[in-house]
Amino acid sequence: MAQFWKPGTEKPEAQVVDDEEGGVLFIPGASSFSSSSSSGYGYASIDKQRQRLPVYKYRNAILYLVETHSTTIIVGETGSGKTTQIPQYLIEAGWASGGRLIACTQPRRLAVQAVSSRVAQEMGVKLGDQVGYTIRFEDVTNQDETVLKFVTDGVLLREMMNDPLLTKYSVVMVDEAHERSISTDILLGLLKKIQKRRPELRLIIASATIEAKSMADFFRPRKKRREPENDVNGLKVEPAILSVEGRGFNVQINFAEEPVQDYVQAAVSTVLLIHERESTGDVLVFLTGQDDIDAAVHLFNEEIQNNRKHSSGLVVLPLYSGLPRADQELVFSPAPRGKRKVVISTNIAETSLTLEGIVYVVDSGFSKQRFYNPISDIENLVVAPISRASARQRAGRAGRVRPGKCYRLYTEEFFLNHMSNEGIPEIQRSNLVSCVIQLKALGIDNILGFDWPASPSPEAMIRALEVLYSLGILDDDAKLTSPTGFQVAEIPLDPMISKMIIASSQLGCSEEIITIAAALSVQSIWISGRGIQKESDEAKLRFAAAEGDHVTFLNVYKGFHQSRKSSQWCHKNFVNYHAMKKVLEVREQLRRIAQRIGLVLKSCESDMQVVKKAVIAGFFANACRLEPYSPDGMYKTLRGSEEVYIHPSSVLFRVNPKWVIFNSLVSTDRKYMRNVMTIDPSWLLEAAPHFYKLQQPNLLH
Ligand SMILES: Nc1ncnc2c1ncn2[C@@H]1O[C@H](COP(=O)(O)OP(=O)(O)OP(=O)(O)O)[C@@H](O)[C@H]1O
Repeated sequence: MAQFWKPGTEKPEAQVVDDEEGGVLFIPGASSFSSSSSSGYGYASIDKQRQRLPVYKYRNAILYLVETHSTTIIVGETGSGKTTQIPQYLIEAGWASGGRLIACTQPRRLAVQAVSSRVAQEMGVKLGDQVGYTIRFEDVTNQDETVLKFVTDGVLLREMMNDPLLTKYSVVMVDEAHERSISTDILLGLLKKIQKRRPELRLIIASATIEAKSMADFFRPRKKRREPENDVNGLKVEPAILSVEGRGFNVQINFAEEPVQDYVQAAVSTVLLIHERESTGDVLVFLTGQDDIDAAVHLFNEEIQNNRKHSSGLVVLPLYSGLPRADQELVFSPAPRGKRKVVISTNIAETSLTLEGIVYVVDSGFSKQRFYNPISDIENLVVAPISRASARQRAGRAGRVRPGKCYRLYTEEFFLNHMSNEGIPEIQRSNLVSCVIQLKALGIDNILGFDWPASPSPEAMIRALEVLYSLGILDDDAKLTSPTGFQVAEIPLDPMISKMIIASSQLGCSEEIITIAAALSVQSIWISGRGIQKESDEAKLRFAAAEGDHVTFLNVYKGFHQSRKSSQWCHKNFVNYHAMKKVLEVREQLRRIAQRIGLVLKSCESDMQVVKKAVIAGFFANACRLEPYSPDGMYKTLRGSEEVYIHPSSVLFRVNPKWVIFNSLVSTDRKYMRNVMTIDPSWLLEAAPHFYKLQQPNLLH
């Protein structure tokens, strides 16, 4: 590997920010990214393992700060023990006594499940009793017993709909705050609001890489004139910052010597080299999405078939959010004896996860990120370089239970000069319809005046208000409509999908639309990849519907059911079995929610007109028209006149009907529409008269 890899030269980075204004406890300590702890590794009792973690030395300091400050910001290297230890210290110090609860939020569902089960194990309790978790569609807590709850940020926001001041909680720890997901930012803004009414609520903001000073600025109350001091009942409202020095084990960083042309191929080759030359230990590979991961799995399978010498002993497992639970959990089980596990993941495994056997990390340096343009009202999913903060999180998945190595498929020069320090907060690069509806449901009417950690653009806000108004979710006073607006807020999905489901109840096709909504929740139901494109395209034709991808999903779902959910059937038809199992899971959950909010569950049998009308009821804003005489099938969006093309994965690729709507766009060399359906343009006026008539009166002619 020496000819390809160059060890990193990254210098120690100072982590802690002093505060000139005073009032902030500053515990010095800078640590190099690859600094190693002196602790050895091997099997130790859980108590010993806990005491070896860097955060243990700070136990008393943390408890003192939480006792005396409303908000404590804790910065500590990956693996230092923030997530698993701090909540336990809080319980030990009595923060969960007297019927009070502690919440710890995570941006990702998988992390919530994994860390809660680790903490339950460390505490020697059953998951779901004293320690539990809640994620969308799943609650593993016990009303009488649970004192520590791990939740996604989104779930805590939903809890606020019923308990706006979070009165049950004594402490809320917002973990991995550096990720700055939309939900984290909304949560931070709301927690700051709650603290004004409930100063006794303690907040802990934790991360490995957070800009502690700017976070402290956000939580620092603005001083009023003639107010001698900000403290409330002896509690300091000035945020405290604490830096936890040290990390678990050494992670040696290696950079590519030359830029790589094809990161999927390079990732596979690197894993094979690790397998050939490095000692035992599992490998975690970071790619961008299901398509890349499928392609890498395919390359590994080819390798295993053609070149057994290099690949024998490898067990390759994909990991992405569209996988069913049981398949995701496989990555936590140890590799069979004598085998090396290779987990190929999206950034779902980037933060908070400890996969015990992982010794090597291979980082492509890219992830799929949303970018929204409020002028054209287009949100693209773009493969873009990750930030340095993300790169460190990825490397931090090694070195958790023993020393590790990280292979970055990019040069050190690229890391230092072309990657941003932190990513742009999601709120500043996303379509805000979901965010607006969440705030409205929480009774925040003045959204433009909301105190954000990073303000979204006013244009994006206005666009979101416009779309929600045209969907009939907001009324003339920008309040949620009844019942539609309130029902949409109850469904934890993109409001356009939720609106489609509500419309289907009125149109008598909710069974079909719920299947479509579930299929849209996975990245792709098809198996694709290098070398199998022709076969997979031919297989798709067996199900292809003239109406487009949505009705095609229904055909596949029917076939899958008739096959009695057979994996062989999926294999034969190039349908992704994991994705279909996930569709079944989500479908059941959506049916339950639909029933709870009073929707009628009904099938329209073979009447696809109503199915199309329901889809349009949600997605009318994404309508496009084929450009006359366009040789390469260029469409223009009705709003914004953006140039877009049908994605090659669509059954309408090369069919190019005159009028279509789509669910999402992805950008590569061009902007491609994914999940495309033919429409009759007059239905647009029917579904959203004010939206189209007022904006472009001659549009449909
Ligand atoms: N499931 C597990 N199995 C074995 N060890 C674990 C497990 N979970 C955590 N640990 C140990 O506890 C350490 C601390 O994990 P924790 O998640 O609390 O760290 P952290 O500071 O929150 O890091 P990060 O920000 O990367 O999530 C890990 O490095 C590992 O040594």
